[in-house]
Amino acid sequence: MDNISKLQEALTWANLAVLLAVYFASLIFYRLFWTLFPNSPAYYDLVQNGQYTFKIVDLHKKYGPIIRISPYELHVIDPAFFEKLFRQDGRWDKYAWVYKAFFVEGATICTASHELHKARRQPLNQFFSKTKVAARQGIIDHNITKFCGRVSQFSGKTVKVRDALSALARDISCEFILDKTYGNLDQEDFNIAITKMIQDGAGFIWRVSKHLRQESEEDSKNLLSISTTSSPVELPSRTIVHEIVDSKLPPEEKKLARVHDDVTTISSAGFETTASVLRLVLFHIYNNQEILRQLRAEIDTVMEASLFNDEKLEVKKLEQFPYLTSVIMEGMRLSPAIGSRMARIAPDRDLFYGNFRIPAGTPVGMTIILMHTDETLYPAPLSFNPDRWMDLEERKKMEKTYAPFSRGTRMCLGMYLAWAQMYLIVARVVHLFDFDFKGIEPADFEMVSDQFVIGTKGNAVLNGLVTLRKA
Ligand code: HEM
Repeated sequence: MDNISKLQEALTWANLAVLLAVYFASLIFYRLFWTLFPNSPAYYDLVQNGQYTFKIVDLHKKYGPIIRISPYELHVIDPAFFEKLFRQDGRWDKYAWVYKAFFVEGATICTASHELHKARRQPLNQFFSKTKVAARQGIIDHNITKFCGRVSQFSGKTVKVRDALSALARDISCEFILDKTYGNLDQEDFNIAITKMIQDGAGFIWRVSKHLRQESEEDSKNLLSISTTSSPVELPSRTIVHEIVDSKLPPEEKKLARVHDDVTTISSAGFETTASVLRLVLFHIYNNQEILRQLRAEIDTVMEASLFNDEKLEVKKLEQFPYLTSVIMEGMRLSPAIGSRMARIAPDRDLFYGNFRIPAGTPVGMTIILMHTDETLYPAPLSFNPDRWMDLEERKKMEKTYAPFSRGTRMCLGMYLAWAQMYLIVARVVHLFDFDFKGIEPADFEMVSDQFVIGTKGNAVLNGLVTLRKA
């Protein structure tokens, strides 16, 4: 019997069924268990709770600046590659596998395709522009006033600054985006459940909590119906829902489910991102009397003028203070919101890293926090040192590889809103209050796990004795 006849004989339906059964059983085993075996990415991420980022660092030490970190994905640790990967020109997809895990496929932030993302983002750009943020600074101002009022009530006692700052960031974000406050600052415990849900809940910052989805679904529905039926005269302040409805996006992009995905993700992207930078910055300011002194020397005059002469405290005025700017930049260097690698895909062309050719369609990622704590760029990288930003020439050089808001087509949409909050909040808090953060250490703010956001040793707790500043 020749080989072909033997093969034909073996290819019975029964044999094929057995082969298929074995194939699917192995696949199920592989998907469920093999990936959890020690040394697999899922093992470090799931069993060891967000340790893969550190394993990637070890792998780079062993194998060089470009490595394969899964069967499908590459990682680069060389800062010089950053500006080649995070760009405005060219087509850049996101790695769909990562963002599908958030279960908000209609959200701009989770849109993998370059073209669809561009179409979805276009109507939102203007809403978050620097000019629009400046025009609506009142929203930030009156929420800070409320925050300061609440913190003053604790004078002489311990206040939970983590909780209060989270509530402030949430109230500003929701009011700016939906023209509605959810009153987190009014709540006795600053609605800490939401902060915890975002921090602990599977570690996903942009995993939108059920709470926010439910509350905002009704609002999205109302806004959608108002913006499609009312005359412009009757419209309340514009919200992102109005921007989407009035855009050139096709009708299916304006359906409630899609719009609501954007409402929830965009507002929640502004919660713990901004709050965690502010916590780190305020801790370091009050932990180092020299930083506090220099900051106050710089801002006190303008703060007095705004308090007593009714001069509006504008962000553009605060931006001119070099030390205040350096303090905020240093805060964002150490807390650039995301602790995970961010992969980009060039769908239509090969990329090159030195002599390595990266085939079109390959997800290749970099991790901003690793770049921001690279000791070849920042000596003593884990120490909070605003002075490293004070020399403008040096700053310019460092800005090439400084990217707390990422870069390129997927750069943070809320960047100007975040900057404005940070300037105004730091200036007002430092001018009004003294804090004693006894028992809290700089190491409490260091990254110890990748929770998509930065998981810190101290879990962002920032309890401190607050007093009103003596004149
Ligand atoms: C200090 C505060 C903030 C930091 C450090 C930060 C950082 C980032 C980073 C690194 C990304 C890129 C994420 C990725 O590639 O997947 C991003 C995207 C984004 N951020 Fe922020 N963010 C901050 C505040 C905000 C605020 C206040 C908002 C809005 C209220 C916001 C809304 C967004 C949105 C919508 C995206 C997705 C943009 C897109 O895919 O087109 N962020 N942010």
